[in-house]
Amino acid sequence: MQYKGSENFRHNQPERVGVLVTNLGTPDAPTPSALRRYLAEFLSDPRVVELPRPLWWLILHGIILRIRPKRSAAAYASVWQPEGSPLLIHTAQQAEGIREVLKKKYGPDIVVGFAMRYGNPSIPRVLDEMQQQGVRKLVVLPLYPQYSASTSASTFDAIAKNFSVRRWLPDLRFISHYPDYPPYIEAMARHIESHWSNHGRNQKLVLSYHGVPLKYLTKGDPYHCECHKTSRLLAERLGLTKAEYMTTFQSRFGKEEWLKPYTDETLKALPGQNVKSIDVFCPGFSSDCLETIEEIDEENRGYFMEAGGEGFSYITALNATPGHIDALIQLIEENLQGWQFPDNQPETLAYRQKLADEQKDAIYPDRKL
Ligand SMILES: C=CC1=C(C)c2cc3[nH]c(cc4nc(cc5[nH]c(cc1n2)c(C)c5CCC(=O)O)C(CCC(=O)O)=C4C)c(C)c3C=C
Ligand SMILES: [Fe+2]
Ligand SMILES: [Fe+2]
Repeated sequence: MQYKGSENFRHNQPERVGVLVTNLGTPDAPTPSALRRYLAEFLSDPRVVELPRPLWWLILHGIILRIRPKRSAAAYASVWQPEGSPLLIHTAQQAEGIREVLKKKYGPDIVVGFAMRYGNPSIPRVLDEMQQQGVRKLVVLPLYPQYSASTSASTFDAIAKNFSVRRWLPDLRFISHYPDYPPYIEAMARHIESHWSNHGRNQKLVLSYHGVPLKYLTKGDPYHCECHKTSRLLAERLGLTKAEYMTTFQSRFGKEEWLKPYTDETLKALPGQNVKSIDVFCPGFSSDCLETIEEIDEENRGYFMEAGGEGFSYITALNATPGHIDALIQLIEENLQGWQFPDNQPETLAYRQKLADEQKDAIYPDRKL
């Protein structure tokens, strides 16, 4: 087994602290061929679909990848921006916002990057770039506030897979969730309040989260609990009564039962229960993406209005708003605690190299130091 080392390592290279922000990923283009590539990678992940591999391989390659790419490409085309997929645009802006603040505070000794679990920029590519930049201490922040094996653990798998073939591992801190982190709750509350003061407030606030199969909950995944906790804390902070908000789950895939209540069925039923106007917010989505723009603000808006709804207001995700960046910075800085920033003063680097040069011939005549 060949483990990858740092090429051309020198002792006078600066050592850095890295912050890697990740999200799910998105296709490279809104076309069937790009969708086939993206969905094949995403849906082959055993953390996402927990069916026996041979059976799932047949279903995925025999049915899903023949039908879904065309349908999903059309949906993506409806949300695509001149600069690309909304998820990619917002994630890049979030990383830029975080970089700007951290660079001002810590200077060139901190490196901030972003990567996608599926598609590009890929986690292995960005981790390799960070290693080349001398990152020896790394904080990974997957932008999933609620833990789920299908998202948070899958991201950890990708990091671990890259590390499993590396010789020199950095110190690692992995932020696996933050469903009740006060600055996150506060950022959402202020965002919603600002929406209400600009657009008015509807009868009920629907908090819609991406679903997962029900069996993940019964097997011990804390996702369902964490979504309800986020909703409860957010509602408490907004001063809402139980009748004024509800938690639902969207984006079902396949025929098995997923977490309930389903967002689409709920929205079809609400007008009949005398709830004629709603605000919808998606606390689990750090960025607007296909699932919020197309599925909530287009498809589900349609269901609600067709069923007799009179007012529907989609409250955008936190995206790269200053309040969100602020909350994420606090989360990152708490995870930097206790780490000494390396001393990269030119005279220190030169001294380190001088010591190495003096020792090299005495100890390992052939080794490049
Ligand atoms: C097949 C099972 C899926 C599980 C389990 C799942 C969990 C899950 N997903 C997100 C966040 C996002 N999912 C997005 C798109 C998306 N999700 C699935 C399937 C599962 N997700 C598919 C097939 C797709 C692709 C779109 C489609 O063909 O319908 C996105 C949007 C990506 C984008 O490019 O905009 C996000 C974000 C979470 C948080 C989650 C579990 C908690
Ligand atoms: Fe998903
Ligand atoms: Fe969807």
